[in-house]
Amino acid sequence: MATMKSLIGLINKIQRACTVLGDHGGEGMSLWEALPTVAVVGGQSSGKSSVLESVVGRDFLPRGSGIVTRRPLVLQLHKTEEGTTEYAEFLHAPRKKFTDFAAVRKEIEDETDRITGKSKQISNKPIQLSIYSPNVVNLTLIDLPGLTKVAVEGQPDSIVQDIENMVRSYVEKPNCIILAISPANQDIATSDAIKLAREVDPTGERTFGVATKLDIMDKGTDCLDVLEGRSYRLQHPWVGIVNRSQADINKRVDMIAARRKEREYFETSPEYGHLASRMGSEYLAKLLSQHLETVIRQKIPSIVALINKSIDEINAELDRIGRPIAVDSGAQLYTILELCRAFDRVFKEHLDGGRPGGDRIYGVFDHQLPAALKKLPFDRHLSTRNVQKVVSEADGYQPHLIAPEQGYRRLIDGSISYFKGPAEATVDAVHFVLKELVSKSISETEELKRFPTLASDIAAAANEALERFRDESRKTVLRLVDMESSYLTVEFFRKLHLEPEKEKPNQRNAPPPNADIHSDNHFRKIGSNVSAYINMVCDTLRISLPKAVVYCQVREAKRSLLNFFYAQVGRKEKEKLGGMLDEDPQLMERRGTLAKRLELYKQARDDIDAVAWK
Ligand SMILES: Nc1nc2c(ncn2[C@@H]2O[C@H](COP(=O)(O)OP(=O)(O)OP(=O)(O)O)[C@@H](O)[C@H]2O)c(=O)[nH]1
Repeated sequence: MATMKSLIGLINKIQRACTVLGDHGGEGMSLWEALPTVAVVGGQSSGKSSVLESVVGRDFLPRGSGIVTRRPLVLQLHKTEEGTTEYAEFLHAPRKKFTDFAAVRKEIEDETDRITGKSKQISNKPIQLSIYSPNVVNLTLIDLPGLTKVAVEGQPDSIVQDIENMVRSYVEKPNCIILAISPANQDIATSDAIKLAREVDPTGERTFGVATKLDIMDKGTDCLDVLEGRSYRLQHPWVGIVNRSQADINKRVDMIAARRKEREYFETSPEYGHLASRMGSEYLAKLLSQHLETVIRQKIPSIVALINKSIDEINAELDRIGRPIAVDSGAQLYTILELCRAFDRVFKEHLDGGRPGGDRIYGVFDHQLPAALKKLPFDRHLSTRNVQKVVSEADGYQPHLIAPEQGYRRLIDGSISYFKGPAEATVDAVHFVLKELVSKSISETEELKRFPTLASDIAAAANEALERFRDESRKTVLRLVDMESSYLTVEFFRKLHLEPEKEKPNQRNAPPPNADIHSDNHFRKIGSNVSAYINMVCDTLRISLPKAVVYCQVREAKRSLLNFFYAQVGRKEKEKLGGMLDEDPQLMERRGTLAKRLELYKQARDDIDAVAWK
C-alpha cells in the first residue's frame, strides 16, 4: 500500500508541474483541478495566516493591515528526517533555497507585487512555495485572500466581489477540501467561511471547521457547542486553535514555543481539557494530512482517467499540427521533397480539372484571344487611302504595272505585325493564370502550412520557372507571327487571280468623293485581297498561338515547374536544409507546450502507477 508521504508527495509533484505549465485551474477540467487540495478560507483577520504558520511551525507569512494575501499561495509541506535543516523553495526561483524564513516572507511579498504591482489588486496566479521540514506533515494547503467586507484605500470597489469570486473558484471544485477558519470571539453565525462553505459544500463532507482565538473569547463564554458538534455541525469535528496573539507576534514568540503554549492551554483548560487530544494546530495538521491522503486515494482512478484522456487529446492535436521534424539532413531532404511533391500534386489538379483554374486558361484562348484579334485596326490599315499611300510609296518613281508586289508585301507585313500584340497578351494572360494557380496551390497544400519558409521558397522557385517559360513562350509566339511575314502563302494569291470579281464596294472600301474610280477600284481591290489574306493568317494564328502557349508554358509547368528547385535543394549544405523547414513560431511554440504537457501527463501517470498500486 502506498505510504501517505508518497501519495501526497506525488500530488505535490504533479501540482508543481501543472503550475510550471500554467495549469492552475479555471480553464475547464484541468489536471490541476483534478488534484485534491486543502483551501484555507476565512474572513479578514480570522487567523488564517496564524493557523498556517502554526501548521508549518514557522513565521513566514506577510502580515499587515488591509489585504495582505493578494495571490493564492500554494503551500506544499514535505516532512523530512528529524534533525535535517528546514528550508523553503519557490517554484518561480527553483534553484534558490531559503533557510531564513523572514526572507521567505519578503519573497512572497515581492512575488505578489511582481504580478499585481504595488496596487492592492489581487491575482489568481498562484505562488508555489514548498517547505521541507521535520516539523511538518505532508500536506498541501492553499492560502487565499481573506474574505473582506470593506475596500480600503487603494482598492477598487469590486475587490470584495473579486476576492469572493477567486475564493469561490477554488472551494467550488469537488476535489477541494475546505479549511474554514472562524474566530471564536465572534458569532460563528457571522463567519464568512462557514457561509461560503455551506453554499458550496452543503453536506459538509469536505469542510473542516476551525475555531481560532478561543483564548480571547469573552469571559464566561466558550465554544463547546461548536467543538462538541451541537451547533454548526459538520461531518468532520471542529478543531479549536489558539494561535499567537498580536502581542506574542510582536514579542517574536517562536512557533514551536507557540505550539507548546497552545498544547498547555488545552491540557489545562477547564472547558476544553477533555477535548485536548483533538485540539490544536498539530492535531489539525495530522487530521488534514490523513484526510487528504484518503481523498487522494479515492480520486486516483478519476485522476488517471483524466490523465489518459488528456494524453489522447494531446496526441491527436500533435498529429494534427504535425510532429517535430527529424534533425538529420537525410530526413530533412526527404521531408522537403515530399512537401514539394504534395504542392505539385495540388498544382496539377488545378490544371487538369480536379480543382478550378485550368478552365481559365481555355478562357484566354476561347474568348480573350479572338476578341483581341477582332479588335485589330485592319480597317484603318487597309482603308483605300492607306492602301494607296503604301502602294505608291512602295512603287517609288515607277508606278507598278500590274500587281504592286512591294505594296502588297508592305501592306501584309504591316498587317501581320498587329498580331504581335494579341500574341504577347495571350502569353501574359496565361502566365498570370499560372502564377495565381501556384499561389492557390501553395495555400491549399495542407502539409505546407507549418513550413512558411519552405512555402515561400517553393513559390519563388515556381514563379521563377514560370517567368522562364513565359520568356520562351513569348519568343515562340512572336516567331510564329514573324514566320507569317517571312514567307507568304503563294497558293492564296494564285487562287485569287482565278476567282471572278466578288468584291462590291461597301462602307469600308467606299471611295472618297470625286476620286478617280479606276485607281480607287484598283486600291480597294488590293485592300480587299490583303484583308482576305490577313483573315487567313488570323485563322491560322488563332489555332497555332494557343498550341505554342500550351507547349511552352502549361506543359512545361506541369512537367518541370520545380526541377530547378530540386537541383537547388540538392546542392544546399546540410545545415541549410533545416532552415528551409523553419516553422511558424506560434506553431512551434504550441507544439513545444503540448510536448511539455504530454511529458507531464505521462510522467504523472507513471508516478501514479509506481506509487498508487503498491
Ligand atoms: N489571541 C489570539 N490572537 C489571534 C489568534 N489567531 C489570530 N490572532 C491574531 O489575530 C490577528 C489576525 O491574525 P492573522 O493570522 O493575520 O489573520 P488572517 O486571517 O491571516 O488575516 P489576513 O490574512 O490579513 O486577512 C493577528 O494579530 C493575530 O495575532 C488566536 O488564536 N488567539
